[in-house]
Amino acid sequence: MNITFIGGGNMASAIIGGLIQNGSQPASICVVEIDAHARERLIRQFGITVTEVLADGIDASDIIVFAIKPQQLQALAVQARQLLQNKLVISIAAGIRTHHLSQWLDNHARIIRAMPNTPALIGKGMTGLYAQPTVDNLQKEQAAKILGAVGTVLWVDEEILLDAVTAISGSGPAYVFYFLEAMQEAGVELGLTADIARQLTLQTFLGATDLAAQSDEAFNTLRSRVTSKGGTTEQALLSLEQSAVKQAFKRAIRASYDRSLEMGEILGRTES
Ligand SMILES: NC(=O)C1=CN([C@@H]2O[C@H](COP(=O)(O)OP(=O)(O)OC[C@H]3O[C@@H](n4cnc5c(N)ncnc54)[C@H](OP(=O)(O)O)[C@@H]3O)[C@@H](O)[C@H]2O)C=CC1
Ligand SMILES: O=C(O)[C@@H]1CCC=N1
Repeated sequence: MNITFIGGGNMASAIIGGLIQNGSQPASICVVEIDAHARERLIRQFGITVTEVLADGIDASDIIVFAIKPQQLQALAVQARQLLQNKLVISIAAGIRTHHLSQWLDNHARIIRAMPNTPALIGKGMTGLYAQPTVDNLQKEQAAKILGAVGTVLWVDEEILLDAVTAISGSGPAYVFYFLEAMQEAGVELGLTADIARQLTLQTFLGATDLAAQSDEAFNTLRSRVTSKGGTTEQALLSLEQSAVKQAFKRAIRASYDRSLEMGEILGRTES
């Protein structure tokens, strides 16, 4: 199964890295990339085929992954539409609806939207998938196989739910890194070295998330087991409640969701 990525930036690189780590042959992967430095990096990092010529990239595969910014998608689609024939298009662009993309591609009927995340690079990605009703089962299996090779996949049957997936797991790694940063900084402020604070922070996230993943219990039950009456955690949680951190965090996720809706509406409205 040959795959061509249009756009070889952060997310495409994470998926490509994960695919190769999972046994895909570099020769089966092609990237069309307009940026010369990015092309050099992709060749150096992965040994894959890289080109700046769209027609060559599309010719090389039956599965084409659109991995450029949502703002760049319409212009790309207009260039790609004469070249695609019946190939499967997988778009990872946040917000852009399949019916808009299909319109830009002259009513192309084989579009799957995917919302992956960057832990795909180490095979621990989480991808939400949505298929246009006109996509056949074989193509759905192909998409699930590609993204399944770099982590877990789940299908949503209403396209709007991909905006929620984007806000939770698509953007989610950035929230986790933000908390990691905050914990490390707090450790340093309390006198630990940056290295030790990093190790304590990371192992705490790894341990706590593994524990939660292996447990059937609700997250707040697990939290209550850490919280001794009259102890230290209780004070930390009280402080978080007083600062309304949970509400602030939920508002942040809502802001990501709203932006995904907004990009879909604004960018979809333009004429092709
Ligand atoms: N980063 C993430 O965690 C996630 C991103 N996504 C989605 O993935 C898509 C890509 O995001 P990301 O990887 O972060 O973006 P990047 O900007 O890192 O990568 C996009 C790359 O495509 C290049 N490019 C632009 N236009 C073309 C073109 N016509 N042909 C070939 N290459 C082109 C860009 O060059 P230049 O910079 O010169 O424009 C850039 O190198 C977005 O739509 C985003 O919504 C989805 C899930 C998670
Ligand atoms: O920030 C973004 O728009 C993309 C989509 C999800 C993660 N990165």
